[in-house]
Amino acid sequence: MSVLPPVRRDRIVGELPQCFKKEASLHSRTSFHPKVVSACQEQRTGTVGRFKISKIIVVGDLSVGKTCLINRFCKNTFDKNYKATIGVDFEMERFEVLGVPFSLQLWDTAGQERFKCIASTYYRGAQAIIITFDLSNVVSLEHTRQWLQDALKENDPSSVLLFLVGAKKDLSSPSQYVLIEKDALKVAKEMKAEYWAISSLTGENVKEFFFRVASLTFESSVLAELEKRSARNIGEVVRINSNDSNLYMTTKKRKSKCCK
Ligand SMILES: Nc1nc2c(ncn2[C@@H]2O[C@H](COP(=O)(O)OP(=O)(O)OP(=O)(O)O)[C@@H](O)[C@H]2O)c(=O)[nH]1
Ligand SMILES: [Mg+2]
Repeated sequence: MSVLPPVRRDRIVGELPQCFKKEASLHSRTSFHPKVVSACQEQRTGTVGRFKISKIIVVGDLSVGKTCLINRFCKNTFDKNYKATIGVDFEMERFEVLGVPFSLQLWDTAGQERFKCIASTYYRGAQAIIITFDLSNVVSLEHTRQWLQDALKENDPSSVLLFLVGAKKDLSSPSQYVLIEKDALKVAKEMKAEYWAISSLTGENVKEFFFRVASLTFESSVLAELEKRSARNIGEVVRINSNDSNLYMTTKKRKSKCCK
């Protein structure tokens, strides 16, 4: 029996949410991977949905809007006063993706230099990294490469999903936005990250962004689980085959014994 309350109705994902910009997205498919869809239908998702909690870390310069982004999504609140995050903080969000419960642990890390060494001890084991910058501050975009490099020291670059998020969209005029978006798309492509622009003040794209993060993280977790299982099955076949030959040998041996 589950002790957890049911997943909120507004956290249910039935279809793959679309990317923000096609030229800087993690994949161009418009729906979930067919193997993932059938695994969910047949309840073959293994640890995903039962025990697994996916860790997501949010990094970036001080005051770019990391805490506000998480608070807008998780609590639907916005605080205009800046309160620096000291070390780290985290929020849990429960989703249901293709009928399977799926939890995200969102780690909000400190951007201030003096807290960075505490925060970086929590980078390990992330399934996705959200590198955040302020759309009204080009220097914070330049610093994103360094943030990524630091976060990747503690994670496997080949399996972690990357998102580059420009925050405070409401602060830039359309003409300013066009300019910074050009640079941001370049950085995102270089990093192999998916690019998003959001505003925690107005809420623009916040829910869409986290639904995309949850869905892509879920999809990659299920694919990894299926791969693990098929590797285990191959191992099982080899083991059965080797047992077969042992059995054959034993029978033969027994036979010869009995003929003596
Ligand atoms: N106009 C506007 N202001 C924002 C937005 N997001 C955050 N802010 C403001 O920017 C300041 C910093 O926001 P935080 O979310 O605390 O920044 P942070 O990245 O968590 O900072 P550290 O914890 O020090 O790393 C606060 O005063 C927020 O109100 C936004 O979307 N629009
Ligand atoms: Mg903060």
